[in-house]
Amino acid sequence: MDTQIRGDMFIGADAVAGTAGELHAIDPASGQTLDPVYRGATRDQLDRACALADDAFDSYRETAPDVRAAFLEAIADNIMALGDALIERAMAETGLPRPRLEGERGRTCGQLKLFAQVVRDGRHLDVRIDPALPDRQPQPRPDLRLRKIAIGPVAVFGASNFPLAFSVAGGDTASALAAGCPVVAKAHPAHPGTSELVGRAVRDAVAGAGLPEGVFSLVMDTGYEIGGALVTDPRIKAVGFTGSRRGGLALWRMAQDRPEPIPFYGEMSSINPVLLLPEALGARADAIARGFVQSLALGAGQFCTNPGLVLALAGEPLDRFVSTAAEALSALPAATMLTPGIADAYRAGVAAIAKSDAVETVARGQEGHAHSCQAALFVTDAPRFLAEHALQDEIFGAASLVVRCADLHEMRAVIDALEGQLTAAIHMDAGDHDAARTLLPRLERRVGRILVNGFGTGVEVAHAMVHGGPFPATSDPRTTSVGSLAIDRFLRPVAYQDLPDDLLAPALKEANPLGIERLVDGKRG
Ligand SMILES: NC(=O)C1=CN([C@@H]2O[C@H](COP(=O)(O)OP(=O)(O)OC[C@H]3O[C@@H](n4cnc5c(N)ncnc54)[C@H](O)[C@@H]3O)[C@@H](O)[C@H]2O)C=CC1
Ligand SMILES: O=C(O)CCC(=O)C(=O)O
Repeated sequence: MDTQIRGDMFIGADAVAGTAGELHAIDPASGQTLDPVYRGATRDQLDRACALADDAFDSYRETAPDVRAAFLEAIADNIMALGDALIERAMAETGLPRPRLEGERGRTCGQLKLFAQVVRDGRHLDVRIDPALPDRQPQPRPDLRLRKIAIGPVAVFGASNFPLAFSVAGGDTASALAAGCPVVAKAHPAHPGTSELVGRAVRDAVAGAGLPEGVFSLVMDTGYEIGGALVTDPRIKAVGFTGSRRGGLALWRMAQDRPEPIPFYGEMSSINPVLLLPEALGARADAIARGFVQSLALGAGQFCTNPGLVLALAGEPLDRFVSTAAEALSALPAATMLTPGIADAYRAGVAAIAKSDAVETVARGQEGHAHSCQAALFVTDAPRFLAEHALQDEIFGAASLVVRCADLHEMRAVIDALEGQLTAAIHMDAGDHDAARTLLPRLERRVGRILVNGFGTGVEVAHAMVHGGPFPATSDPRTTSVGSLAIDRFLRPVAYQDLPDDLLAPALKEANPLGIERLVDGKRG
C-alpha cells in the first residue's frame, strides 16, 4: 500500500493537488505546522468530482451484492495495509493517542465489514411484493413490487474528532457506499494527511473492484466555499455531516434552500444527561463518580456522547458523588485538543459558564499548554438551570454540569426542558425501577439511546444501535449515523406496478435469484 503523503486529493481516479489557497495540518501538541502543503479544490475540480459521481451512479447502484460487499471489505483491507503510517499521521494531526487511534481504526474497518454483510443479506432493500389479484372484486389489484434504491451521489463531511471512524471512510461513507451511492467526501481541514491516506485506500479499492472511478472522490477546502458548493451541487442528493451546530445548521440551510432540497443528516451537539437515581447513588456514589470522570475525560472530552450534564436529588449521596468526582477530576492531566480553534472554543465555553451566577465551579483539572483541555466540573440547582437556557449549550471538551434536583418532579422538569440528545444514561438499582418507569417516557421524547449503569461514550457498531436523536443532537431524528440501520438514510423506496419480470431488478424477480428475504402478500419469506 502506498503510504506516501503528497498533498493530494482524489477526483475519481486522479490524484491531484488543488490550486485554491493553502492548508497545512498543525500538530496540536507542539503547535508546529506539518508538511506537505494542501491546496483547496477549485470549482472545476469539484464539478468534475460531482459529474463523475453522477456518471457512476446508475451502474454502481446496480452492482451485484457480492461485488459491492467485496469492495467494502477491500476498503477495510487497504486501510489496515496502511499500517503504522496511518496511525502516526493521525496522531500527529489530532493529538489523539495511539491506542485510541488503533481502536478507532478497528471500529472503522469493522463498520465497513458490517455493511458488507448487510449488502449480502439484502434485507435493507425492504422488498415487498403484492402479487396481482386479477379476479378481485370490485377492482382487480395490479402486481406491486417495492424495493429501496440508492438515493444518489452523497456528500460526506468528515468530523474532526474521529479522524477515521467519522471521517473519509467512516460511518457516513460506509453506509452511503453500501446503499449504492457514490460519495464525494470533503476532508476535515484538521487532518488532511490522514484523509489523503484513507482517500487513496478507497480510490484503490474502487479500481481493484473494477468500479467506475466516480464512485469516490475526496476534496479539500481551505475555507467554506467548496463545502457549500458541494452541498448545493444539483447532482448531490443527500449529505452526511458530523461537526458543530453552527456549521451543521449553515449547511442544512443550504441543503434546504436548493431548488431541489435534499436530506441533510447532521450530527451536531449533545450534552447527554446522566441520571443518578436515589438507590444507586446511595449505594455507590464513589464508584459512579469515578466512572463518570473517566468517561468525561476520554479523548479530552471531544466526544459528542460526552456526559456533559448530571441530574440527581440533592442530599448526602450527591455531595459524596460531587466530592469524589471533583477529586478525580482535579488529578486529570491536561490533554491536547484536536485543533487550536477547538481549544479556544472550549476555553471560552468554560469561562462563560464559570462567570454565570447560576453555577459554582467545584473542580478544575491540571493546567496545560495553549491547546490543551483543562477539565472542569460545575454545580447548579434545578431552578437556576431551568432559568438559564445557555447552561444547556454543549461545551466540546471535558466539562460537565451537575444539577441538584429537590425531588423527582424537579428532575422530570429538567428533562422536559432539555433539547434533543444523542444519549441519556440512568444509574439505577432495583429499588429505582419505579422512578425509572416514570422517567423513561420523558427520556424517549428527548434522546436516541437510553443506557443503564454506564456512560454513552464509545458507541457499539451493531444492528440495534441508534446514534441519533431530536434536534440539535441531529438534524433528522428519524435515523441513526452508526449501526446497520444507517444505510436507510441513503435509500428511497420505489414501487413498480405491473412491470414485466424481465424488466425487474433481480431483487424483485419472481424467482428471487438473490435468495433474499421478502415480504410477499404481507408474509415474510
Ligand atoms: N457534537 C459533535 O459531534 C461535534 C461537535 N463539534 C463542535 O464543533 C466545533 C468545531 O469543530 P469542527 O469539527 O471543525 O466543526 P465545524 O462544524 O466547524 O466543521 C465541520 C466541517 O464542516 C465544514 N463547515 C463548517 N461550517 C461550514 C460552512 N458554513 N460552510 C461550508 N462548510 C462548513 C468545515 O470545513 C468542516 O469540514 C467544536 O469546537 C465543537 O464545538 C466538533 C466535532 C463533533
Ligand atoms: O462515542 C462514540 O463512540 C462516538 C462519538 C461521536 O459520534 C462523536 O463524537 O462524533
